[in-house]
Amino acid sequence: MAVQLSGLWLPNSQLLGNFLQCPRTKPKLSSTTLSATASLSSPPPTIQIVGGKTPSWYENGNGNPNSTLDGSQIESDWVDLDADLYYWTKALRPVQWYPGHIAKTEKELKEQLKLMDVVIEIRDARIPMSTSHPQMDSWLGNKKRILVLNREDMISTADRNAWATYFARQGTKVVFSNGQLGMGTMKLGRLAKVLAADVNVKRRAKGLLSRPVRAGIVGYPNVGKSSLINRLLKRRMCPAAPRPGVTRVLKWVRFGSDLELLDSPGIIPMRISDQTAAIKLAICDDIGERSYDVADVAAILVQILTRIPSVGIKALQSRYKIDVDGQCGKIFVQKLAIHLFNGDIHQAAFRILSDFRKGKFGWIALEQPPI
Ligand SMILES: Nc1nc2c(ncn2[C@@H]2O[C@H](COP(=O)(O)OP(=O)(O)OP(=O)(O)O)[C@@H](O)[C@H]2O)c(=O)[nH]1
Repeated sequence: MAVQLSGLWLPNSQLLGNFLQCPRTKPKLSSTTLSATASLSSPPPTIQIVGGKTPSWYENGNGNPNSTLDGSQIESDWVDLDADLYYWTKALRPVQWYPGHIAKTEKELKEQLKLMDVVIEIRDARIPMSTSHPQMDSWLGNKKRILVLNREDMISTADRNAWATYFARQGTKVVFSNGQLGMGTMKLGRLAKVLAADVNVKRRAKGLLSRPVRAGIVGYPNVGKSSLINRLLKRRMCPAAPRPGVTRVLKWVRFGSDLELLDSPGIIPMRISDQTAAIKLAICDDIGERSYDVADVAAILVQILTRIPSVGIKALQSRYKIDVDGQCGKIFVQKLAIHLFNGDIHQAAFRILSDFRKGKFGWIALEQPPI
């Protein structure tokens, strides 16, 4: 099956809506429009994309990564993908999730902030931007802060290096960690104590006794906050499970004689204005499942994966033994449903999401540092 890919800008939301719905008939293509034509009943169609820029990783024509890509080209391909993602998500029902316990947490966290000597903000290393709370800066003000990119095992070394360089350039302290195995936790504990050391210097100068340094652990749901604390403590002190919204109450726990950690429920904005971020949260399981349509999210994930150099169309085809007819994620999910799940689209969609989350397509970040 021939797949021809080129310019990836989708300037018209109407056409983009059609793109997600995978029209049976081929819409007219303008010089800057991408469209997919595919149907379950008709022979495998060929995507015709006219004009625009060919993503560099498709330049060898078969969807395989091109090992000689230069950095700036990859960066600009990511920009194109982000732009497409913006239009794909525009066609969908907005994803919003703000259960009662998050509203309560937000209020309590603001009160507890006064007690914190240092704040440890945990983000998901696969989506460091989308797991950055838009109000965090204003809440924290000048408070000492450590940024942690957890789930470091779920991204490639190249992704890790790219983010490390990006944050280093910004002068932001960043620790990479693995909440499942404990990598990075000791460093985190040490860093928190060093950063907040002046607290006890000041206390002693006033004739007061030293006290444990207090570090508040904050971040989006399911990014690994409780797991990191449990790993540091080497005990299961905080509830941790593979779904968002497990921690429901704020809880201070003691680590040795000189550090106290606050585990907190995941927080997320009341209104997620950036819907591309919301879809990435859904893909990475960092937002409640009831807030999104699993089939829509899986369809978008397929479209993303076909565009990621280390995955591409071939990886999807060989994993599920079905053809990727162009880039239409929705049709792919439908085909998988027929092929493996008796037509059950929800199960098929869930399988794709779950395979991604388990690293079956390799460990890949869904975000690259801004240029
Ligand atoms: N692969 C991998 N999994 C991790 C890592 N850290 C945590 N997990 C897993 O992610 C899931 C969620 O971890 P939690 O510690 O419950 O996340 P949380 O941020 O406390 O979640 P909330 O309760 O929603 O706030 C668990 O199944 C962990 O085992 C990591 O670094 N790598």
